[in-house]
Amino acid sequence: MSQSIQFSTPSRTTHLLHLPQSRFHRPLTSFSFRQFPLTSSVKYTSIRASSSPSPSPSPDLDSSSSSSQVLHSPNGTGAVRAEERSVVATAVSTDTAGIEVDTVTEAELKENGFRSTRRTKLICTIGPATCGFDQLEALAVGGMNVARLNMCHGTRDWHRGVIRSVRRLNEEKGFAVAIMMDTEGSEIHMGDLGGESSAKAEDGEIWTFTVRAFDSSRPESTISVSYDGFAEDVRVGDELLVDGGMVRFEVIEKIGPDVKCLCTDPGLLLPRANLTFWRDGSLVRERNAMLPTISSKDWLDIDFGIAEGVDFIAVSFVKSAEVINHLKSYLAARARGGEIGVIAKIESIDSLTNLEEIILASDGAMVARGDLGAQIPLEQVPAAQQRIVKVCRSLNKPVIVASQLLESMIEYPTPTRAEVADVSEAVRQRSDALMLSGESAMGQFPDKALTVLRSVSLRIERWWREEKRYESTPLQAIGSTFSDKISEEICNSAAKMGINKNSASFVSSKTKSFVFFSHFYQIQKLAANNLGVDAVFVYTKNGHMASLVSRCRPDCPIFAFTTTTSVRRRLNLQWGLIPFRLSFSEDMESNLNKTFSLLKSRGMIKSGDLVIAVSDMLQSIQVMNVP
Ligand SMILES: Nc1ncnc2c1ncn2[C@@H]1O[C@H](COP(=O)(O)OP(=O)(O)O)[C@@H](O)[C@H]1O
Ligand SMILES: C=C(OP(=O)(O)O)C(=O)O
Ligand SMILES: [K+]
Ligand SMILES: [Mg+2]
Repeated sequence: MSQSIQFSTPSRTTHLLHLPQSRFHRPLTSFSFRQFPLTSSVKYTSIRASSSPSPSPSPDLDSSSSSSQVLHSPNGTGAVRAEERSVVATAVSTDTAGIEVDTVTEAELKENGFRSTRRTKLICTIGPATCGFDQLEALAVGGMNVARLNMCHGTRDWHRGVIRSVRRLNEEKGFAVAIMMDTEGSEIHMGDLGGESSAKAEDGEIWTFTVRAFDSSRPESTISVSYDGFAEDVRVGDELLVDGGMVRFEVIEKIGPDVKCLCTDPGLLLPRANLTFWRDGSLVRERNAMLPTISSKDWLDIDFGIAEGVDFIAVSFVKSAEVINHLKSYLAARARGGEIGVIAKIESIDSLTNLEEIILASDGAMVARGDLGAQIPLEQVPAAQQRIVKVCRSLNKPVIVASQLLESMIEYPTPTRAEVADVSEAVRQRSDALMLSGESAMGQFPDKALTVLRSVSLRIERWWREEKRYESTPLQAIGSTFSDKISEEICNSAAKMGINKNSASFVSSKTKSFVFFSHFYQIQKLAANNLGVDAVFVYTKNGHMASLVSRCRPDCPIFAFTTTTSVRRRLNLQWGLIPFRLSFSEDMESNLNKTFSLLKSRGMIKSGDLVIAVSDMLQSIQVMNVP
């Protein structure tokens, strides 16, 4: 038996189950509860054989499956242990039952149950250390949800190779690894060191920064600079920060295009590292204010990203919402067959000043602490991080905490305790995703670094649940239309019902009676009963409803069913979402039966599990035990 709350206009109460959301053009005036039997004889047949109506084919369906109804299981969760990897690597693409399965999540759900799935998503920057197919597969098996490509480095051909490998991995092994392209931006940076992987600057050395290009190898103690006006703009006495202060110089002399600098803080110079200069204790911003956020090279990279079908574009050094709106309309006109999410990188003073409007315009944000720490005093970075995470949560946008999370693991196999504490704090703030940069791009221990992110995330998330730490401040309402507001209330309620059983007064679904509510806010009273459900199922076409559930950070995992592979990949960035692709209809009863049958046959759920289902086609909440 299932119990459901449906939202409808009075005249339509008898057709609740088939009423699509698009019909809700009038204000809703009442709520009714309805009980319907779930098909009792669930057949463990292949999903291909299911008779429920399927929606019109999407241009984004995998070619291997577009003619059938296929469910992909997720990799939104944890990962398997190292010794299981070889099994995973060979077992994933078996398609005997007409379904494609990402064995990593499947194994984890079977082994540890719902509550142990990882909620915090993990992003790996791909570089020379991780660009091979096997290396990418090891990262996917290790829990990578999103692969990031930094367009500052590498050629387009190199990036194309990585994108295609990730796509192949998804197709062959059932993963849903999304691809995020990160623009270079037009900030000033060093050249590529003539092929060397790094150069060491020692204390007291004099180095030359120049706009001259080198024909052959790099002259000793010389660095090329990307910006022609460099020598004109700097002044003797300026402080030059490489990579946000990892190495520091003082400008001592200008000779034509060459600028002589004294190394005051020694360190490693990495290819194409960012350069900022400070004068009288503050950042020199005039120059950067003139530079376009998206350079002409970035636009060509964006065209490349559209052609290759990337899932997200992260925009470096965003200053205002205007550039985000511009890019979004550019993408809307050109990106066929699927949206590309635009992520605003918050890494400048301007982006902090205009934070709310930038985040509102974007599809997500990144706390890009590397450059942010070069633009504001380091001790202000943690507060900025907390603020950005909070604003994103409030506006329902996914947020990524990035840079130097496990910096020491570029060279060492174990992180510092301080790094573990930093990762824990980002998880505790309940950010959507954590990102590796150099650790995975060119470090010696990319897999180990990912393992650390994974295990720290799991541990802190468990601690959160065990300590029963619920947020006391309610989320602000964000919906503008009445229908949006209802979706929001439904998701808030569903999430509250997901609060851990052990701390909740559990109401048996057998004894619960059905009542007719005449007032919207009664829903909240039901929710306050804290049913302690095992999972929230959300059926969502464009992902919005899933993000609304994720925003509430419920105790239980969220199984997000969507019809296209591109939406499925994009959902993989968001906290707690385990994204599946599934062809479903507007008949929720049939959807649920199909989903139960499929997940049960894979051993991913079992009879008796308590599930809440919400959907954006039919604004409803259904509470039921898996038959
Ligand atoms: N595609 C790539 N090709 C070569 N090296 C890369 C690539 N991506 C990243 N790296 C290396 O990894 C380092 C860290 O990556 P990231 O933090 O993304 O770049 P940056 O240091 O420019 O901010 C880079 O400095 C660079 O040395
Ligand atoms: C993520 C960042 O950007 P990038 O690595 O592109 O400099 C950062 O500055 O923290
Ligand atoms: K970048
Ligand atoms: Mg940056």
